[in-house]
Amino acid sequence: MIELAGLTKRYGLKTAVRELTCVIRPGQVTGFLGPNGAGKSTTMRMILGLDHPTAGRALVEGRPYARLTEPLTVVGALLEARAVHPGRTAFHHLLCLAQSNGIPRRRVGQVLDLVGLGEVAAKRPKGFSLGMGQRLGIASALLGDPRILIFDEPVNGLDPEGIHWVRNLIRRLAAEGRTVFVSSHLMSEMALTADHLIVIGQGQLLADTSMAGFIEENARSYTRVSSPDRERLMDALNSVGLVATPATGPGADGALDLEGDQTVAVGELAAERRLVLHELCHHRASLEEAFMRLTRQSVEYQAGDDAEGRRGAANRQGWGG
Ligand SMILES: Nc1ncnc2c1ncn2[C@@H]1O[C@H](COP(=O)(O)OP(=O)(O)OP(=O)(O)O)[C@@H](O)[C@H]1O
Repeated sequence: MIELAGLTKRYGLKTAVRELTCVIRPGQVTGFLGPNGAGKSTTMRMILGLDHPTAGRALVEGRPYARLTEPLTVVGALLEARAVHPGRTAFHHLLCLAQSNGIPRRRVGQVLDLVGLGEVAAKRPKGFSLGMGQRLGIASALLGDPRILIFDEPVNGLDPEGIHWVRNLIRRLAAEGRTVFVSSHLMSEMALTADHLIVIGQGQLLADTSMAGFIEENARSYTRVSSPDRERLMDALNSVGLVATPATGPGADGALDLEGDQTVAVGELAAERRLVLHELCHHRASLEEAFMRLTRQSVEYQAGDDAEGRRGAANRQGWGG
């Protein structure tokens, strides 16, 4: 378990993390989301004792990181720019880490095989691709078989096979009962990986909720239906109190939209009234839509064109703007 209580970090006048209080629980994957500069890396660095909080505290398994005698056996971490000694081979890099944490030598070979780097164990990481470097970082995190794992952008630079592998690994680590805390800007990937979300914006907590709850609260889902006999469909929907509005945006093509999932009600009504339907589908709100909506106010760096596009999309979704 990771506990953050009133965690705050100021760099001069800039408050990077502001009174962050939350618990990251074992047995599930907790995603850590926030726009660029929101304070995710700073928070992770404070959990790992690499930065000192200005106020508040971060505890891992009930203790500050600095009080752990063999930290790699409690917390394993992959941070964005991990330093690797240029003169050491992958094997020796891991062996040095192992020896400083009372981890047996045989574990080094095990984790290299686990991450798929067994064949390049004798090579120096400076020649590694971005993806191989990420795998070596993950091997370091797993070295001490820790109860807590922290991954900052773990799929950065990985190819589709590598992304798939990391996703399965992360899910498996959580299923084993470990605490897994992972940040990523790839919303589609996060949607497939995380059970729970902690979202921050400008250093402050914006949401601490389940993945499903987050999407439900922050994005709209709707049912789209179209028929060659649009007027009769509209009348039929109105007659049973189903509110439909003309669909807008690309691909709308004379279709009607209803709030939420009404596919069963609309399908049964169409069958009963002998109405031909050309389309009937439930559009599930995506994590990306929910995230953009929630964090719109707290984006630190926003490109002009994109912001316009996003406002347009928000208007089309009836979010205002
Ligand atoms: N050493 C530092 N000195 C001054 N300001 C810093 C320092 N480290 C981070 N910051 C600032 O603190 C804020 C939070 O940065 P942080 O890197 O934690 O955000 P992040 O959410 O990880 O961003 P990204 O998604 O871009 O990696 C930013 O405004 C950043 O410029």
